[in-house]
Amino acid sequence: MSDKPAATAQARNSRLKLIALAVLVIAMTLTVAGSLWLVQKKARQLALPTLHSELWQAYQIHMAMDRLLLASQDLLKGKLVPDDLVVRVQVLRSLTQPLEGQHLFDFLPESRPAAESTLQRVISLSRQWDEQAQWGDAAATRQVAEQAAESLPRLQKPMHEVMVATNISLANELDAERQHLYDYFTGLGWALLGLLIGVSLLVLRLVGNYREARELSRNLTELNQHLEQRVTERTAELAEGQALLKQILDASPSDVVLADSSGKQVYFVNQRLMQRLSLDQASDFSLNRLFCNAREALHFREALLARHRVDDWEGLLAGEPPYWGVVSGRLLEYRGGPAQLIWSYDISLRKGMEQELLVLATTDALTGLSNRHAFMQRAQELLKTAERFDQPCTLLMLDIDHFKQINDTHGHQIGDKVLATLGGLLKKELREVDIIGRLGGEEFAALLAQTDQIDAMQVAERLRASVEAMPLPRANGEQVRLTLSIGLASRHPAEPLEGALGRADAALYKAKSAGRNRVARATN
Ligand SMILES: Nc1nc2c(ncn2[C@@H]2O[C@H](COP(=O)(O)OP(=O)(O)OP(=O)(O)O)[C@@H](O)[C@H]2O)c(=O)[nH]1
Repeated sequence: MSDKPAATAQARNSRLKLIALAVLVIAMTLTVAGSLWLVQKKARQLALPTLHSELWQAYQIHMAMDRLLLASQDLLKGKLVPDDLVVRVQVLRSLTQPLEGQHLFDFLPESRPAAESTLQRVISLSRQWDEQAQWGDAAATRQVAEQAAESLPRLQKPMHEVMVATNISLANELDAERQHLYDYFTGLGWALLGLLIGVSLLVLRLVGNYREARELSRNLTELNQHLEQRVTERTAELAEGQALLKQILDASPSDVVLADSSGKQVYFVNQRLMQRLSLDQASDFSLNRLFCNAREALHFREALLARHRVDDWEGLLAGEPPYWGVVSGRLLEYRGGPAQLIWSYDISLRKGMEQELLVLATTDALTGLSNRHAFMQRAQELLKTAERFDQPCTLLMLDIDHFKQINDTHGHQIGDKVLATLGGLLKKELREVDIIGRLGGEEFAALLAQTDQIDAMQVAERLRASVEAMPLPRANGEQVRLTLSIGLASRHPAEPLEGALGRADAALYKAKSAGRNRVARATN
C-alpha cells in the first residue's frame, strides 16, 4: 500500500517526460519543415536565372545602344526609314524601363557611382527618346537620331564599366545566394539531427514506457491472481465458518432466529426451532409463533425495540407441548439495516424444580395443606383483600382433642394417618377460596373468605361434626375416636393477622376448657 504514492509519482514523471519529448519532436519537425522551405526557395532562385533578369538586361542595353547608334547614323545618312529607328528606340526603352528604381550594384564590394550615374543617364535618355520618337513623325524621329548619334558614342566606354560592375555584382549576388543556400542546408542538417535525436529519445521513452507498462501489467496480473487466490481461500474459509456456525447453532440447545427489525424478513432460523415450531421454511417464523401468548410476543417486541436488548425474558413458548423458556434479544446491524437476533432456551425442567421446591417449601408433607409459613403469607394477603373491599372474613383455630392419647394408644403411625385424614377432610369441606394450613403438631387453622361470624359458626360446627363422624382406621382391634375443638374469631377492621390469631387461639382455649369437641367464638 505504501508503494502506491511512489508508483503514482513515477507514472506522472514518465508522462511528463513523454510530453516534453513530443513537444521537442514537434518543434524539431517544424524547424526541419521551415529549413526545407527556405532551401527549396533558395534553390529555385538559383535554378531560375531570370530572377536576376535586370542584370542580364544591363548586358543587353549595351547591345541595344550599339544598334540604336548604327540605326541613327543610317537614318541621318538616309539609309533608314524613321519608323525603323522608332523600333530601335522602343527596344532600348523596353530594356531600361524595368531597371528604373532598381539597385543593381548592391553586391559590389565598393560603390561605383560613375557606373550608377551612367546607367541612370541611359535610362533617362531612353525614356526621353521613347517619348519623342513616334510612329509616322519623321521630324521628331530625326531629332532623336541626331541626339543618339551624338550622345551614344560618349556613353560607350562608361557603359563598359557598367557591364563590368554588373558582372561583378551578379557574381557576388550568386555567391551570396549559394552561401545562403549552404547556410540553410547546414541549418537543415542540424534540424534533422535534432529531429533524429528527438525521435530517438521519444522512441526510447516509448519503449521504456512500454516495458514499464508491461512490467506493471505483469505485476498487476500476479497481484490479481494472488488476490483471486486469497478471495477463493477466504470465501472457502467463510463458507466453512458459516457451515460450522450453522452446525453449532443447529446443535445448540438454544433456539436462534435472525430477522430484520420489522420481523418481515427472516434471515435464519436454526434447525431445532424449525422442528419445534413445525416450520416448513424460515420465512414462516414470527414472534407470534414463538410465544404462546400474542400479547406477550407484542410486549417482548416493544421492549426490544425500545431498549435494543432484552435479557432473560421468561415466558410460555409454543411447542408440542408448550414449554417454559427464557428469551433474549439484541437489536443489531445486519446487511446495512437494523435486525433482531433472538435466542431462547427451554427452562421447563428448572421451572418444574422451582415449582417442586415451592411446593416443598410451602406444603406440609403429611397433610398436603399449607405449612405455617405459607398459611401466614396467604392469610395475610386474604386479610388485605378483605380490608380493601371491606369484606367479612373469619379465622378458625382447630386442634385435635387428646391427640397425645391417640399416639400413645395406637402408635405414632396411626397418629400420622389421623392427621392426614383430617387434612383431607378439611380440604374437602372447605372452599377453594378458603385458606387452610397445619400450623404445627395437631393444630390447624383456616381463614374463611367473605364469611361473617354467623356463617363461620355454622361451618365450624359442620366441621366438628364431620370430624366426629369421620371413619378412622382401626388399630389393635379398636376404633380410633377423634374429636375436634375449634376457636373462631372474625376479622376486625385494620387488625393484623397476629391479632386475629391470638383471639382465635383464646377462643380455642375456651372450647378446650369447656370440655372439648366444641366450637367457641372470641368474645372481643
Ligand atoms: N403422630 C403424630 N403426633 C404428633 C405430631 N405432632 C405432634 N404430635 C403429638 O401430638 C401430641 C400433642 O399433645 P398435647 O399437646 O398434649 O395435646 P393433646 O394431647 O391433644 O391434648 P389437648 O390438646 O389438650 O386435647 C403430642 O404427643 C405430640 O407428640 C405428628 O406429626 N404426628
